[in-house]
Amino acid sequence: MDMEFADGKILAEIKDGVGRITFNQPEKRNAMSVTMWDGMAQALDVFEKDASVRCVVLTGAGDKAFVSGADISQFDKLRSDADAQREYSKQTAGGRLRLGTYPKPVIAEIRGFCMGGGLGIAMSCDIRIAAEGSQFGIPAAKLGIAYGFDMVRHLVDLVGPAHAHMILMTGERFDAKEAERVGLINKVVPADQLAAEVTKLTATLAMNAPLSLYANKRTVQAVLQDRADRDIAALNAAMAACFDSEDYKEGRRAFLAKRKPAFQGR
Ligand SMILES: C/C=C/C(=O)SCCNC(=O)CCNC(=O)[C@H](O)C(C)(C)COP(=O)(O)OP(=O)(O)OC[C@H]1O[C@@H](n2cnc3c(N)ncnc32)[C@H](O)[C@@H]1OP(=O)(O)O
Repeated sequence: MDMEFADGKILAEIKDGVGRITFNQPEKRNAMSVTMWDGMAQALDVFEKDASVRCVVLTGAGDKAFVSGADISQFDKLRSDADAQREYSKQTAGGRLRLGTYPKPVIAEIRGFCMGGGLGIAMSCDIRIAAEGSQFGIPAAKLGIAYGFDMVRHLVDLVGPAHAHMILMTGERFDAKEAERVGLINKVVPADQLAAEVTKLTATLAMNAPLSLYANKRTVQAVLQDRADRDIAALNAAMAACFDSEDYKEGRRAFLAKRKPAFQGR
């Protein structure tokens, strides 16, 4: 099933249990405009309601960029309009938070430039796989802006403060091998193997028990949260839902019968 949002700048499709969102503004290296954030949210809404979608992949159109960052051509309008600026920050932070709390795994499939707010999106995903030759960077200090708190937090969580300082202070680009070395991405693969690598990963996730994936994702997120913000009751409920599920019975039965389990997400 193919869908379009944000005047075609967000493409979405569902295939083989995977919901795929493509940032589609290649003439601007897939820079993220305000309407594209809305479009991504709409696509995520569709995928969330569809039980056939077991995981979500985010990627960029073409081979030049995942997302080159926020659409800088919209900055003047945002700067001159305080309400628009507030709304924009709320929208982008909310969009990233949604990826982190989304009830299905979210994978960033990265080709080409992944910069600024684009890297913020990738860091908000659960797993990042990149093609060799991809370029990363946070050029905020080259533009005279500050990088948002939630994105800095992701950065520090992933690479630690020493690499975070280097990345933020220099604003320089670095390649996928360096991104892998510092822990910013999970894996770098030759460009012509990226699609196959992501397909292998999504096939594995699609076979696993959805309630387990969700409970474990939530728990990882909670570990990274401030203690005061942790919703332990919700975590316990997510864990209990696993133990009470049909899928848990199926998992046990399948193990003992030496066959693959067929999970239903309930
Ligand atoms: C809180 C978060 C804030 C942010 O995210 S701020 C934005 C952070 N990102 C950046 O600063 C990156 C800006 N872009 C670049 O540095 C370069 O581009 C790239 C390295 C990504 C690609 O370079 P190359 O392949 O040589 O392409 P090209 O000729 O520079 O770009 C092609 C067209 O794309 C437009 N474009 C690229 N990135 C953005 C962007 N982020 N916002 C708006 N437009 C962008 C350009 O201007 C140009 O346009 P035309 O063809 O009309 O000259």
